[in-house]
Amino acid sequence: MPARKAKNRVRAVKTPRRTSQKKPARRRTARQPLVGFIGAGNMARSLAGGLLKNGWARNRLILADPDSAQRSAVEKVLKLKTYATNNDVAARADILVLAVKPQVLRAAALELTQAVQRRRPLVISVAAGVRLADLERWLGGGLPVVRVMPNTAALIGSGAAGLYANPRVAPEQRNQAESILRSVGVTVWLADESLLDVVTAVSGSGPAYFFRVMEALERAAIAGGLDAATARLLTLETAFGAAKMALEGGEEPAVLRARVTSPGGTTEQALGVLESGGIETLFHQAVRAATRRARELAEMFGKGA
Ligand SMILES: NC(=O)C1=CN([C@@H]2O[C@H](COP(=O)(O)OP(=O)(O)OC[C@H]3O[C@@H](n4cnc5c(N)ncnc54)[C@H](OP(=O)(O)O)[C@@H]3O)[C@@H](O)[C@H]2O)C=CC1
Ligand SMILES: O=C(O)[C@@H]1CCC=N1
Repeated sequence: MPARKAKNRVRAVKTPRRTSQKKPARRRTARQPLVGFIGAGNMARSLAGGLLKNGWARNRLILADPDSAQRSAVEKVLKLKTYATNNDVAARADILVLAVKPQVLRAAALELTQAVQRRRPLVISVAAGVRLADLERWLGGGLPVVRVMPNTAALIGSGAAGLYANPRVAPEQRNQAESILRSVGVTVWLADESLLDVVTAVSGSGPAYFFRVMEALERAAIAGGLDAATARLLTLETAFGAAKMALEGGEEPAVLRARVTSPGGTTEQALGVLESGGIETLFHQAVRAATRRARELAEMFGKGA
């Protein structure tokens, strides 16, 4: 298994070093770029919350959302500054994260065109499906844009994100985008933009698949006679233990599975049921369906000048 990328502390924008003959050169902490989120929903909150937990300065994160309930939740829970107007964030942000649903991305981007053409931030879109070419066009062209597919586990620093940049993204900006995402989980740069749709289907939506398995196992445990609290504890700790073993032990999941499966034992019976229920085919179909949906979203919401 490839080694996990070591987590980096967030890298701030480098400021030019000044020297003075009178004063000895003092080490300065470079100011973190101001990261502004357009949309303050699930994904923006997971990323902003994860960044905060990883040492990002509270005054270097701002969010915009027209929904006052979302803004209040962010202000109350994360204690971050929010704005009702997207342009108030776009006028200030060094890095602008577009975290609205694909359905509203075009309208939101068109509204930001003047502000981003004036300020020229690094733009990061986390929207499923919507292509770089469409986004660039809506924003007025010529901007550095990175498409990222993160997941909500960013909130606890265990996210997994795929990234793809347009050619206008300078190496330093690539590092900035990667540093932000890496401070809340692992990152993978993709060779082809279309692979982001597969990443969306695997790790973007993926937490939901594992939660669904947990729900099913927990209910089966209760049906078998365990009380709800015990069923939950055993289910969650088992999921956690299995993921930790697979990540840290350096052995293939199939090898780890074989070690649990005593010949003629209990696991063999359970796995037999899952196999005859078509677990492998089901996951292939699920990932294909989600990938297809990402492509449909691009078709449906990526059109228009
Ligand atoms: N949730 C996830 O696990 C992941 C989501 N993503 C992507 O992240 C993006 C956001 O998803 P998610 O956070 O789940 O969605 P949410 O609906 O939770 O958040 C989107 C937020 O944007 C607000 N909003 C709507 N219109 C605008 C606008 N014009 N300007 C600013 N804000 C607006 C919404 O308000 P209101 O509720 O009033 O509409 C809502 O608060 C999507 O594109 C999705 O594909 C990517 C990876 C994982
Ligand atoms: O379900 C969705 O469309 C978004 C993208 C990946 C996870 N949530």
